[in-house]
Amino acid sequence: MNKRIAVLPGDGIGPEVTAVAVQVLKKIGEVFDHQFTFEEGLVGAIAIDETGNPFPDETLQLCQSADAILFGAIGHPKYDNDPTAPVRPEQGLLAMRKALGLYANIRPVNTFKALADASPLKREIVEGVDFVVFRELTGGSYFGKKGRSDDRLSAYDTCTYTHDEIYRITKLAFEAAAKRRKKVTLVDKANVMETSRLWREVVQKYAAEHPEIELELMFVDNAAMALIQNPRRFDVILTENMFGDILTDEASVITGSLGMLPSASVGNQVALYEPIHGSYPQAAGQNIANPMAAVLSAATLLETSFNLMAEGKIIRHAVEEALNFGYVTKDINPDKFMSTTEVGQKICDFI
Ligand SMILES: NC(=O)C1=CN([C@@H]2O[C@H](COP(=O)(O)OP(=O)(O)OC[C@H]3O[C@@H](n4cnc5c(N)ncnc54)[C@H](O)[C@@H]3O)[C@@H](O)[C@H]2O)C=CC1
Ligand SMILES: CC(C)CC(=O)C(=O)O
Ligand SMILES: [Mg+2]
Repeated sequence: MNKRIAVLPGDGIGPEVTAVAVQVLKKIGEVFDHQFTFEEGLVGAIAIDETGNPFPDETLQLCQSADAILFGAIGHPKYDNDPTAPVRPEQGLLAMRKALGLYANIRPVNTFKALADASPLKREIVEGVDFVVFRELTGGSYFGKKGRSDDRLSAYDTCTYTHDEIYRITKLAFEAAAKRRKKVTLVDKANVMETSRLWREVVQKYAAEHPEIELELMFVDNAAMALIQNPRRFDVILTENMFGDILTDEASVITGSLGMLPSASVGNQVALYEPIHGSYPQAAGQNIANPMAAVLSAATLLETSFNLMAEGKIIRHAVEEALNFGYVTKDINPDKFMSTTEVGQKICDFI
């Protein structure tokens, strides 16, 4: 198979974890005789440094012409610590999601057997957890009108959703539930927010037409608690952009580390695969970041964009073997750990 993969390493640990994911994809290419070509593009703080634009046109063109996109992470403390900076790395990420129409971010949360004791939660809570979050990715308060008053002493972020934005991700979530345990939990704040009430209307109507899927409605504050108290109760969680962002970082605690959670950002055209974590600037350049979320994102890329199911499965198996043998980074085992590149090499050896 011949495929072109756009690689956007980004900032902080992005380049380190993405390099491991590319190494793994190259290994798969060798073993299965696929011709994967990799072309790098700029996004985030590094793109601002080099071009003044956090999502340059060349990167957009590269993404649009690729068969799939592998993304690392963006973000830099020089912007995090300066709320007045007019151009920010995160604007590049949001612009990329919008321009590529990536309206659904799919974040699976599963526990690996070898990591049942890596979570601060009790083993009996985390064992057997298997749910997936469908996070809306191009609407809500991250994309609504925002600004400041003339005296700059008040600020606003508008949360807007349309029927169609809700409907298209609802359809994806219900289709996924049909292949799983047939339950969708809509997480919202419909007791307070008008946008959430629109979500309930659209999703309840859809559910009425799909009675084979059980629909559960849950307020986000309750969901934040239930995720930690009894995560096995969830199958498919459907939610808006910001709630999905926050709840999935929380959910990563179930698996043992934020460095374990991959994701797929999909829409109508090219799809993008990304770990759910950020650029973890404290670890940048130290070769200590967990590359597994990026590697599992690469596995999802092969399965979802190229229908290479066996290849994806082999990567997942290799990650599991690395975990079983204790070939892990510091976030998983602070007493006995390997570097990012060593873990990457072990995964390739298992492949
Ligand atoms: N998709 C993206 O590109 C995202 C970018 N960001 C940006 O990243 C920067 C840092 O944000 P934070 O809030 O600190 O979030 P973060 O996700 O970068 O890191 C939070 C904590 O999670 C752990 N962690 C994250 N990734 C890890 C990995 N691969 N291996 C081991 N441990 C890992 C570390 O303990 C870290 O302190 C900011 O500039 C933020 O805007 C944040 C989230 C997503
Ligand atoms: C940095 C944000 C714009 C996004 C984020 O936290 C995420 O997508 O997980
Ligand atoms: Mg996030």
